[in-house]
Amino acid sequence: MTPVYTVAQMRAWEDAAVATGGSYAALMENAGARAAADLFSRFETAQRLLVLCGKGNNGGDGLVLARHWAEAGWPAAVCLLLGENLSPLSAANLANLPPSVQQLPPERLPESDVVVDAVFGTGYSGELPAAVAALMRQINRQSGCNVALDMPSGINSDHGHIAADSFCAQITYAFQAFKPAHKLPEVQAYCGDIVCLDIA
Ligand SMILES: NC(=O)C1=CN([C@@H]2O[C@H](COP(=O)(O)OP(=O)(O)OC[C@H]3O[C@@H](n4cnc5c(N)ncnc54)[C@H](O)[C@@H]3O)[C@@H](O)[C@H]2O)[C@@H](O)CC1
Ligand SMILES: [K+]
Repeated sequence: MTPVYTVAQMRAWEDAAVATGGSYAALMENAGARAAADLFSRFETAQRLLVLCGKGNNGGDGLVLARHWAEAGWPAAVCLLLGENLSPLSAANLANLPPSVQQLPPERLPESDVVVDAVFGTGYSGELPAAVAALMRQINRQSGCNVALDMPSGINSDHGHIAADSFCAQITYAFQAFKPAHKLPEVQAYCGDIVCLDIA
């Protein structure tokens, strides 16, 4: 059975995976690559991807996903919603993006078939910054396929507080384990299908 891990338990699992020969970079690679692979299996033709990234490692997962999308020859764009001061692992994945991936400012986002929310994951708590909330409000009204990595941005992974204008997904990829919030019916309404991906 898929386990349910709090944020602290998830960090302990990651640390143990690294202590036994893994690396944080490999965990991030697996998260983004396996989310991309699941998405590829859902579509028969190329889809236009937009990845919204924050500054933390959730954004790094999104950058890995964008790289795999572009390497498959499908169009991909990324937007660094909270600036370019990224976590070291995310910065490495930004530097690794192929030139075909467009990097766009939030005020110039293209029409897309699939929008991936990689703004906040397990490191999030509180309320959404006003600019993020405004963008989520706009995206939640659009008709494309909305995908959240680990947790829809705006939702606290441990206790499930739902901030105003939280991202509303059709698919949420939970990494390695469900988080307590995934089990709450009011949060499930924001997650859509919750698919747990092994990232070891
Ligand atoms: N740690 C690891 O090795 C791995 C982490 N993974 C991914 O990393 C995520 C966790 O990454 P992080 O711990 O970097 O956290 P996040 O990427 O969820 O976000 C952390 C950032 O958001 C900021 N923040 C939090 N609440 C905020 C608020 N209300 N308003 C504005 N800023 C806010 C924090 O100050 C921090 O800069 C997971 O959900 C998962 O997607 C995966 O890549 C697998 C490996
Ligand atoms: K997210």
